[in-house]
Amino acid sequence: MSVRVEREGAITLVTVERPERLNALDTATLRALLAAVQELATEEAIAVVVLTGAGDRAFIAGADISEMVEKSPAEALAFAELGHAVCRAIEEAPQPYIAAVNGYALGGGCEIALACDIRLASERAVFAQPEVTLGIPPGWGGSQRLPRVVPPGIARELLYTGRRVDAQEALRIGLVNAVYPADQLLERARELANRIAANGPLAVRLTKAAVRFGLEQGLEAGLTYERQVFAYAFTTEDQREGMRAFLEKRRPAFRGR
Ligand SMILES: C/C=C/C(=O)SCCNC(=O)CCNC(=O)[C@H](O)C(C)(C)COP(=O)(O)OP(=O)(O)OC[C@H]1O[C@@H](n2cnc3c(N)ncnc32)[C@H](O)[C@@H]1OP(=O)(O)O
Repeated sequence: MSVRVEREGAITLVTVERPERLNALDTATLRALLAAVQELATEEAIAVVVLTGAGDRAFIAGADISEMVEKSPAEALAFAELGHAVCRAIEEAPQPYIAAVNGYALGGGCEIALACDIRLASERAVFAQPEVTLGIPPGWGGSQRLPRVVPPGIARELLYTGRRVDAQEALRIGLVNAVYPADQLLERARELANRIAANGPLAVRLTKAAVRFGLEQGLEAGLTYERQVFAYAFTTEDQREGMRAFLEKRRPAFRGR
């Protein structure tokens, strides 16, 4: 099995599992990852997804170079489309995704992490977009998402040089939210996931959708969207429960409706 899905109550751990190739993504693994993300998107009980790589060396060491080397342009296009579909499915998933980056996140691995809502790194994490060193530009969204996550000048430097960034530099440039010792990474990712999952699940989903909508469509459209989801929330039981719980000085019992 190249992608493992473990449901842990309201959070789910998805592990890319191809350790003999440092979790590099071939077509079969990409398809398995896409299927997992699409399946989880239909599950209302899942509030947050944590995505990581098997073993202690890599998150995902990129697309599988041994598969790519002999591709025709048409096959390369199909491979880029598949990678884009995975990243878009993560980005458009109703639940927030937390990337727990436990080693190499190179090329396509960095691009998958960039599609996640939040990135946490172990002290061993290494990020890069080394495509240009292989004679290709990024193909799974790195040229678009990296400059939207880190300052554009930094993104350009990293994209044009393929230079590696260690965990501390990743933290400094805003590529990751936090850095933890490797043996604490998953525990910390679960803590963050549980903290998100304790909130109104519909409210978190609406917030994710609003953030993405505004970042993609611009401020005015984003504000319009925000007004609509804000008003929509007042049709839900969670809104009444959250506010009554505050007024009654108790913890809310959200039901996701
Ligand atoms: C659209 C998307 C495009 C892309 O993603 S382009 C690809 C971007 N990624 C890369 O360029 C990274 C390629 N890998 C490396 O540079 C190195 O690996 C590492 C720095 C990550 C680790 O180096 P070390 O510690 O010396 O390990 P090792 O012996 O190179 O790797 C263990 C096994 O894993 C295979 N492997 C690693 N990354 C990939 C990959 N991206 N595609 C295919 N295989 C990969 C190796 O070949 C090897 O296998 P074996 O033991 O049979 O020689």
